[in-house]
Amino acid sequence: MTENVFEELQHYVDFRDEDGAALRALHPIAQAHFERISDVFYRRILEHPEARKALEGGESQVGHLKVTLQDWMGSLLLGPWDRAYFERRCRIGRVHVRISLPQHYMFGAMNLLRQALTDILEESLRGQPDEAARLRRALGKILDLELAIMLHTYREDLLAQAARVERLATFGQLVGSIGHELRNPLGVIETSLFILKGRPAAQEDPRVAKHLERIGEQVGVANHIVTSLLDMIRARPLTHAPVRLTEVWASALAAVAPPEHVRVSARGLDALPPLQGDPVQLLQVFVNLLENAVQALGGAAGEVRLEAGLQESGAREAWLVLEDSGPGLDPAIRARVFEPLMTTRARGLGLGLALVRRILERHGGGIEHAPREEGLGGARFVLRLPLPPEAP
Ligand code: HEM
Repeated sequence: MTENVFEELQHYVDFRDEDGAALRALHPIAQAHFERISDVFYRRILEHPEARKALEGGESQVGHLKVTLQDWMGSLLLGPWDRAYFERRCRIGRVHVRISLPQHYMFGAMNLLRQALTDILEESLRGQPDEAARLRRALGKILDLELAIMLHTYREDLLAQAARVERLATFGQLVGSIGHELRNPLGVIETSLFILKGRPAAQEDPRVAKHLERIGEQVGVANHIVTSLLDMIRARPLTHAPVRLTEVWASALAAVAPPEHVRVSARGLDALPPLQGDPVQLLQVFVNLLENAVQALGGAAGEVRLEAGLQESGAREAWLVLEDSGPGLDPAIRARVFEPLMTTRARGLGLGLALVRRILERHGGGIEHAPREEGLGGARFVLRLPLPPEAP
């Protein structure tokens, strides 16, 4: 946060030295209640079916967060409310942004803290209305400031996203022209390779044959990269045909050919009715997801599990959950995992999941990363795909 913003926010809530003094006077009164307040705070979150999804780390995470919230209340009332304080608060705000916590939860959460601390001071200063009013005013200001900082970090993130979109647009143009330019030389290499493979040297000398084979493989890899890049920037028209996902999954398994130490299972796909879609692009979805899952296991023995079923209420659609027993997604990229060029691997361009999302969305479906404590414990993706209306 720049100095300007920091000062502007302070000015906006009119936070002064006497407010600091009032907050310090509130600290000894409120401190004994911090533990109870943090219990109520996280109980409320856990009771809320949507908000609780943020607490994916389960009980141990909640235990840790309760302690951090108590520290947070301590520093809220003791200050000093200087630049370092605001920088720390910004960092906390960015933690919430990073885990994609919806901004609107912040209002309710801050209100709970406001109410709890106000109740304590009213109770303790009964009979001293002026003092209670002084502390209440200061508390109101600092909590407004906290909320403003939280919202500021969301705004920062939004601006960063807009800058990324712009970068991607430039990237798209660049990739489009480089991709097309690369197709020609790759085509020439392929033709020459075909001719060389028919020459006597390729039959007589096994080393020549081996190297020609290698060149062929690498041209294939390069072509695949160019195709993925071009797919990313231009939407290939969707074909519409009846598609059975169980067949698509079988083709994906055959294409990826997971090694023996990876146990792959699928449940519920057979029972799904056919949907209308593009079989080739849907195959790409499963190939990319399966490749990612296998790579996440990093050569270790493990499991990849796919489950599917029909949505019980609401829109007529199929859901699919694909999870693996790998280490799970790096928290630092969790929120951006579907963005192009987002990868933690040394190899690969980070287009796989971006393409998956693009294809599913063009089918009217979607995908989200929704890890859970139970299950295999690694990455877990939930996919949705609409189904055609039931025949009358
Ligand atoms: C006024 C509101 C809130 C305050 C003051 C607050 C405070 C904090 C603090 C101090 C941290 C630790 C940051 C760090 O690691 O440095 C944190 C992290 C976290 N908060 Fe909040 N929080 C608030 C609202 C919420 C809400 C509403 C939720 C969930 C619905 C939530 C979920 C989390 C989670 C999951 C983390 C840990 C993220 C991670 O490390 O991966 N917070 N919060």
